[in-house]
This record gives sequence, C-alpha cells and structure tokens, in this order.
Amino acid sequence: MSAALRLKLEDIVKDYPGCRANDGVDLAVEAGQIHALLGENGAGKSTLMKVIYGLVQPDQGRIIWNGHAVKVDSPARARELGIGMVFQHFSLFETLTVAENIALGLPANQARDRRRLAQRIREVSEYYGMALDPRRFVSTLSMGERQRVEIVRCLIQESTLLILDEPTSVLTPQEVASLFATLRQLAKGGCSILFISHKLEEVRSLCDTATVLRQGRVSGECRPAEVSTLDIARLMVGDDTPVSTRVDAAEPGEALLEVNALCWKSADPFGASLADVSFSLRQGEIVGIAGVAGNGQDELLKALSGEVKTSDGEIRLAGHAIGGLSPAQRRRLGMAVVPEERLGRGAVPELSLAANALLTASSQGLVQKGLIRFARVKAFAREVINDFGVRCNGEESPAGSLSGGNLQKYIIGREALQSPRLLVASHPTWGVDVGSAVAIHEALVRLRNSGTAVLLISEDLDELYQLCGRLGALCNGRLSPLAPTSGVSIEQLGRWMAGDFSRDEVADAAA
Ligand SMILES: Nc1ncnc2c1ncn2[C@@H]1O[C@H](COP(=O)(O)OP(=O)(O)OP(=O)(O)O)[C@@H](O)[C@H]1O
Repeated sequence: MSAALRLKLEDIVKDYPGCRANDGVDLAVEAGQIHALLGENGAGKSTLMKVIYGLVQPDQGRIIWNGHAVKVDSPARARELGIGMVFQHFSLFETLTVAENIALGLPANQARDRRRLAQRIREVSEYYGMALDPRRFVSTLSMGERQRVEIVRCLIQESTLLILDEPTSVLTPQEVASLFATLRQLAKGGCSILFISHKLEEVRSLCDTATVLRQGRVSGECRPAEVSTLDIARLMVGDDTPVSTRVDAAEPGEALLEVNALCWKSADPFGASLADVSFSLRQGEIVGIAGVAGNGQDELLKALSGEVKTSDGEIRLAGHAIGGLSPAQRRRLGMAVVPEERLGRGAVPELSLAANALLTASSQGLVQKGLIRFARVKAFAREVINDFGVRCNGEESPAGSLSGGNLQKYIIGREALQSPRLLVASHPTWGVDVGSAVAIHEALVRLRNSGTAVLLISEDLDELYQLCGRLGALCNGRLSPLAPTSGVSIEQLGRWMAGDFSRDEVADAAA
C-alpha cells in the first residue's frame, strides 16, 4: 500500500501579466517523501511553491492537504497547517537578530519567551549541525548562515511539509552533506520535503521522486536514483540545449590586476577581514577562488569593485593604483562586477531591466552629455535579453519580476556585453538551470579568449575545476596559494579552504 498523501495539487493555474507561470499543474507528495521539483529557469517552480505556501493565490485549481481541500490564503495559514518554506531570496530582516527573525514567524505564545526561544534555536541548530548564534544580527551573517536561520525557523515550527527552494546553492560540500542527513532524518520521521534544485547529482542522491516542469506544465516524472543525470537534464531542457561545456586551454597574456599585501579590516565584528592578500591576474585567464561562505569572498569583491576603499596594501588595474577610486572610476578603467546577491546589489528589483542596464553600462554610449539615450538603453537591454536567453516580458519588466535564474543571466549578460578588461564574478551560476549554466560558462570562456581577465569566486568546485587555469581558496580573509588547476587535487583545495597553508607556500607560489 502506498504512503498517505500529504499534499495534492489539482490543476493549478497562475497567470502573471504576459505570462502563464503555472498552466494546470498536478502534483502529489506523500508523507515522508523527498520530492524534487525540477525545471529550467522560469519553468514555474517558485510560483508553484508560493501557491502552496499561500504567498500567491492561484487563478484556478485545488489544494488538498492531508485529504481535505484547503484554501491557503496566507503564509500564516500555511504555517498553521504545517507547511514551512525556505526561500531562494531570503526573507529575513537584516536589522533584527536571528532570534527576533525566528520569533516573527511563531505564534505569540512561543515567541514571547525569548530566553526559551534562544535556547530552542541553539538546540535545534546544533542537533542538525547548523550552529547559529541567536543574538547575531542578520545583517552580519553570510548567505549560508542566513539560510540556516530560515531552515531552523521551519524546524522550530515543526512543519510536516518543508519546501526548500535551492537550499544548497550557498552551502559547502560538508554543509550539504549535513543538510541532507538532516532532511533524511526529517523524512524518516514522516516530514515531507519538496526540494527545488538545479544540481542534478544532489537530486539523484537525495530525492525519492522528481516532477519536472516546463513552461508552466508538468513535462515528466522520474525516480532520480534510477536514471542518469543526463536523462534528467534532457527531461528539463529537451534535446536541443547543450548540457556540458567544453573548455579549451587558455593563453594568458600580460598581468592586468595586481593585488599586493591588501589588508582591510571589516567594521563588522562577525565579518572576515582581508589579511595580506596578494595575487595577480593576467589577461585572458580565469582564476578561481574557492572557500566556505563568509571567509572574505564578499570583502574581496567589495575591495576590488570599490564598494569599500582600501589604503592598506595596493590594487593595480592595468598599471593604475585603484584602491582609492570609486566603483564608477574603476568601471571606466574596464572593470565589471557580478556580486553574489542579485536583488538589491546586482539589480534594483523595482527598476526595469533597461534602467538596471543603465546603472552599470552607462559608459556603453548610453549617456551623452549628461542625457540618457533611452533608445540605446533599451536596445542594450534587449541585446542582453536575446544573447543570454533571458526569459522575461521585455526590457521594461521590473528586475524583481524575473525568476531567480533569469535575473542572474541578465546580470551576467549586462556585464559581459561591456567587453570588460577585468570581470570579477561571484557565484555566476547560482540558481541557474543546467542549460543556462552552460551558456554562462561559455560566455566566461569567450570573454577569456578575447583577453578579459576573469576572477571567479565560487563555491561550486566543479565549476572552478572546469573553467579556471589557476585556483586557490580564501579562509578567514587569507588567500591560499593560487596554483595551476591541473596540479591541485580536491583534497589539497579542501585543505586550503580549511586554512591549511603557510605564508611561505603563498610566497613560493607567487614567485
Ligand atoms: N511577480 C511576478 N510578476 C510577473 N511575472 C512573474 C512574477 N513572478 C514570476 N513571474 C514569471 O513567471 C514565470 C515563472 O517564474 P518562477 O519564478 O516560478 O520560475 P522558476 O521555475 O522558479 O525559475 P528559477 O529556476 O529561475 O527560479 C517566469 O517567466 C517569471 O518571469
């Protein structure tokens, strides 16, 4: 006999202006089942999850919860039913502490006793191997740590269906392993898990079953462990889209970026301070920086982009000392930047895609004598949309209306089309589907081949090994040696990620 049905969706339809995000979706999730929801960017996965969590009201269809038709008209109602959700774009208040954020989602009687709640947060997070200090402000947490807050919040609410929207994107391999152990443990206890991911190997190792969406409809179902990754990729993107990148050898040129003894003390007591970071990057090469989230990756990106100015140590771009220059001045020297956070930092959600193009690409002839050339701005935005296959409703769509992966493609495309001399890209394929990840990798390799120096900050080790000529790791604000990729074993990289390297090794590699 099959297990009891925890959730059943019947014929769910959701329309947005100019787009049917869900087009008659049926889905059944059993008690204790780990069920993957797969599909290319914009296929409608997040929308469907928001319907279940009461954030979005379907235009049509029924939700059956434990055998009863229910109306989930708010997240509060969803939580009351036992549905918890961890978001792709975290929904935390930065100026509140971990405990305060968690308290917000709890019934008043549980939220009132703060001491008890803090204790509970410690217990749950430690039990599931996700250490969290309830007193810390969310603004000081790395992306990985923010995600832990969301997961712990659901666990404290004792959800019987947990929805995780790309939960592993910001986790290290060790953290992923411990998250999966947690999820298996939860499933064993009867909790159902709905798991959205673009990482097909993970889906194969974790999920009992998978439903694939394409253009808002269910296009297939499979048992992931019984089919190959390629089979799943094909179910998602069809037969015509390439699902792997071929990367030929690079021929690096002259040094373009030189960073010497860069130190920067983060004002954030929990942030990582850059300590004596030195490296150089040549034209026409991709250099990778691995590391566990929160080890100085964001600080390095800010120091290079000009979001923070540095006086201790030196940064030279094509011979110019740029440590004291603003982001705009650095961009004029040929720098492009893709930050980790798409919304808020990579793009302004309320502004249109065209206006977002203007924010970083104004030097591409989009402004003349102080006047915006709107026709050119729109044409530039359209070019990005076309070249990078961004699924949206045209260049006037607000950035915030795009699916996560499509916005990521747009931001990468906006920077790549400026033909930068230096591209600093953090997690460029975060949340991007398998076909689009290939397109982004190919764009990076094309830039490299045309002489751009690319600094690739990523936690995706496969991506780093595939694309980079040299790589290393940041740990606690210190940079390991950067060595040719072919000579760095995964064990070696793991040791560097854990900080196991000496000053002498770094100096030897630089010599
Ligand atoms: N608030 C909104 N307004 C207008 N269109 C929207 C809105 N939210 C989503 N859409 C559109 O609905 C479609 C489905 O988006 P959704 O976020 O559900 O996709 P997804 O499968 O989760 O994609 P990804 O893998 O990129 O996260 C997309 O075309 C998107 O642009």
